[in-house]
Amino acid sequence: MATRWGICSAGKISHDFLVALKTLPATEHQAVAIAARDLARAQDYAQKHGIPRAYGSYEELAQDPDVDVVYVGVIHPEHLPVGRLFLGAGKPVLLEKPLGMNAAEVRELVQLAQSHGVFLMEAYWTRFFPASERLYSLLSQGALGELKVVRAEFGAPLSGCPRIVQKELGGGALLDIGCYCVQFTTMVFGERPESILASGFLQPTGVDETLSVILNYRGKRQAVITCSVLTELPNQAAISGTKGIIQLPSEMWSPTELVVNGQHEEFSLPPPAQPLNFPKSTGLRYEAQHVRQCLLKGARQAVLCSHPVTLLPAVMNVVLSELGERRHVITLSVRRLPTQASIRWFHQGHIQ
Ligand SMILES: NC(=O)C1=CN([C@@H]2O[C@H](COP(=O)(O)OP(=O)(O)OC[C@H]3O[C@@H](n4cnc5c(N)ncnc54)[C@H](OP(=O)(O)O)[C@@H]3O)[C@@H](O)[C@H]2O)C=CC1
Ligand SMILES: O=C(O)[C@H](O)[C@H](O)[C@H](O)CO
Repeated sequence: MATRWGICSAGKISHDFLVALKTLPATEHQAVAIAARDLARAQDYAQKHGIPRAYGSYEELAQDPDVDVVYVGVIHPEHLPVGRLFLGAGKPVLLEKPLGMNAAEVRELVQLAQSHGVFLMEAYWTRFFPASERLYSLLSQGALGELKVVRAEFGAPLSGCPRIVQKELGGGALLDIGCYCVQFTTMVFGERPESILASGFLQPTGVDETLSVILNYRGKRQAVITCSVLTELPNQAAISGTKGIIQLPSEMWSPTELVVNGQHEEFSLPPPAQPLNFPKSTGLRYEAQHVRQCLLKGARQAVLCSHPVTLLPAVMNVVLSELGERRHVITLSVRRLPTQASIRWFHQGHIQ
């Protein structure tokens, strides 16, 4: 039986998600309803994507008994209220990144999902690309020996986009794109850093524009992250270990190639049937497949799957709050970071 998707919002990423769903067998994935704040826009998307039902409010979607799972593609500050709405209605949710604006919001959503026994997953799509699967499989086999240094960067000229620069719309480099770098690092080291150094610059609107973060881990291991919404960066990532190096030579948040100790490996994406808003968005299919697998297994604990639980938002909170106040290099206390146990949980990834 097909997984019946409800789509919340008629925004840019919702369009791309719908295009990605169409690269999967219709016997497995169907978009059956879409809601937007404005009915006409929901109807327009329904018509473009062949979706049978359109709603002019998210509440109506939450009450649709024929929706198995809701994909939420609203702007960051709406993740908490919209997540509350669907989880409260008992709907499984795939919620766009970042799960919340801060650690408290993330905790609330996780607790709500757990108390209702409902599936919740952050749409950290990177984790489900075949290249990522290969990468984590190599790491877990010890292909690089002891992992020592991680580098990751994501920069793009996005300062013309209101939701990226306006504070009330959830703007800022770290929340929108730096989160991919923090996620990547967390995946590789899988434990709490011992210290964090951050330095960066703010936009006149008060959100972070360009910043670099150094995360120091026990055993003299280090991650270096750079993100910018001002300018393009090489957008690469690399993991160096005692026995070698794996590079993600481009677009590290949607990896389709790896260089494993000098050997190139390519992973192709299916072509889109309609134009996309963002490059490589047919890669959203992999997270959709993963959600279906979780739901078929009745894996309510999949709330933990690819879920930062507390580490990611805690790291980001610390960096953002310090940058906001001082705008210069600081050494941060890790007292506010989560426990080792919760990080291990996250690192195990996938279905628990
Ligand atoms: N995985 C990925 O590759 C990507 C993920 N994203 C994530 O998706 C989310 C949405 O990004 P994107 O699609 O680019 O954003 P858009 O600017 O296209 O907005 C998305 C939707 O947010 C809804 N919304 C709710 N409240 C407001 C409000 N007050 N002002 C404006 N919009 C509002 C609107 O829904 P409605 O249609 O109902 O009016 C709008 O269509 C972000 O959280 C982002 O992190 C974004 C791009 C790529
Ligand atoms: O998740 C992402 O990839 C980002 O949200 C977008 O790609 C970026 O904000 C472009 O507008």
